Amino acid sequence: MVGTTTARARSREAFSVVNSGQDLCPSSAPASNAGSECGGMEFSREDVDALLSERPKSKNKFNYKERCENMQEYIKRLRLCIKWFQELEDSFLQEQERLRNALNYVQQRLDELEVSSQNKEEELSSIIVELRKNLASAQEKLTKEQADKLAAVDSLAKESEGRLNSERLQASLSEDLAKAQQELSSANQRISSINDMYKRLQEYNTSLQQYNCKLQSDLSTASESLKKSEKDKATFLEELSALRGHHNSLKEQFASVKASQDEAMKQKEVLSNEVVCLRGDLQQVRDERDRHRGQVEDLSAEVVKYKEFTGKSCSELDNLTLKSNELETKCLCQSEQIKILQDRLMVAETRLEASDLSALETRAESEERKKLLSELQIRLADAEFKLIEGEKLRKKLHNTILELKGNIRVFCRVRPLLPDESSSEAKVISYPTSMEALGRGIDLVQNGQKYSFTFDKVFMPDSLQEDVFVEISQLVQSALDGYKVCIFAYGQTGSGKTYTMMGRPGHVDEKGLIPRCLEQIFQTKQSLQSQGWKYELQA
Ligand SMILES: Nc1ncnc2c1ncn2[C@@H]1O[C@H](COP(=O)(O)OP(=O)(O)OP(=O)(O)O)[C@@H](O)[C@H]1O
Repeated sequence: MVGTTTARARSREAFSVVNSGQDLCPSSAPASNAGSECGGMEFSREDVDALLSERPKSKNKFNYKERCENMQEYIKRLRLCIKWFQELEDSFLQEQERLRNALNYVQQRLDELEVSSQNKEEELSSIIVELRKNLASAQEKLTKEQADKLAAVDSLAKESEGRLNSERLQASLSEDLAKAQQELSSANQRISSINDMYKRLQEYNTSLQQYNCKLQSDLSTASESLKKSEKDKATFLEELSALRGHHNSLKEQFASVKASQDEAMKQKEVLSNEVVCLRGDLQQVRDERDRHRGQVEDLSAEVVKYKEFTGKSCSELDNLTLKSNELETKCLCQSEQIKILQDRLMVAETRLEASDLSALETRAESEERKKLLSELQIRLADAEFKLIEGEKLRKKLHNTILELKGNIRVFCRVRPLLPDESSSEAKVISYPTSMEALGRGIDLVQNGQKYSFTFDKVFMPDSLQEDVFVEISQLVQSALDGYKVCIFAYGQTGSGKTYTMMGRPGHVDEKGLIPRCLEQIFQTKQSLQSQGWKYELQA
């Protein structure tokens, strides 16, 4: 067994002690051999080899006693060595056992550790994988963060700018805040006023609802007034046609007056021309008379001359006298003619004045007629305007009423029982008499179960074709006013569709809706033609 260097040094020291024949049980024995029979001594290999190769030395070869003692000493030491070795071996065995146990324990621990290390390794590898993933994600994050950082740096720069701006903004905002607070207070005031308004609106709403109820009641009165206005319209139209007739007669009168005026004017012109001619004649006669007077004067002067100068004969004088007399008679004649002409002129002038007066009168009359005509034209235009406005209002009212009644309206007509139908069938149908269903409701009974239906109007079996048409004619009027209207009949076989739409052939009183509608259309077409309306019909 080879010991450690420190053990060897110690055993050498112990052996030297043994060899030096001192105390064989040194105090410095190994702990393992403490309390052993060899007294805690330790032997190294060299010690054992030295012990084995030791040869007992005796000064006297034949001193057996000494040799025997030496041998005993030697054997003692050998025994001690052997014991030490045995103890050592035991201790080594124990140590080995202990070490083996420890080794096993360590091995176990090692296995455990290995398993745990494997587990740990697996864990670690998974952790590493995870970490790698984390690393990758972290790297990604890092790159992102770097990008973010860059962006953050940019944004920081922007932020600093923004901060400056925001500071400025804050200043303006504080101003705005003050303004907003003011506005808030004013808004609060407005809200309170709006609340007041809301209350008022609610009140208004209730009043509107009341008004709506009133309007509905008014609607019925309006429909009555509409009928009345339609009657008025008819009378108005009559009046208008009478006015038109009057207007035409006035026109004719005006034309005849104008013609007579033209004639008078022509007469006046003729008379004035005559007067001018007469005046010219008169002037001529006057000129002639003046000329003749001059001649008479000349002749009388000549007679005087002749009388004075007596150179001429009496016959010549007589001739001259005769001439003078002739001339005088001529002059007289002409003066008479002048008188006559003057009288005629006077008459013509009086006639001219009279014709002037009559012309003035006819002019004044024609002016009056013109005024009357223009007044009538204005009244006619006004009446036509009123008529158009009335027509528009009527259309509006009519169609508003129809809209209020409903754009889609369903009427139900129950025909009377036919001779071959049993009277028990009539008991199936009854008509409710409650306020809201009166004239609109119908109750049917089947297997003791009552089924109630409500329509816009229910026509009972005794209703006439005329009654149905009264409802339909409003829709025809609507179509004539330019609205699109569709009327159709729907019902089971034998329920009375053909009867309602076409009527009974050969019975004028029972003509159906289609002929009645056509009559209404053609009548309206004709009556509105005078108002300038033109209808084109296509089938
Ligand atoms: N209101 C009424 N008053 C009197 N007789 C009526 C009335 N309604 C329908 N009738 C009569 O009932 C019968 C059947 O009516 P109608 O032919 O109009 O029915 P319909 O619904 O047109 O039938 P289908 O779908 O087979 O053509 C006819 O003889 C008709 O004269």
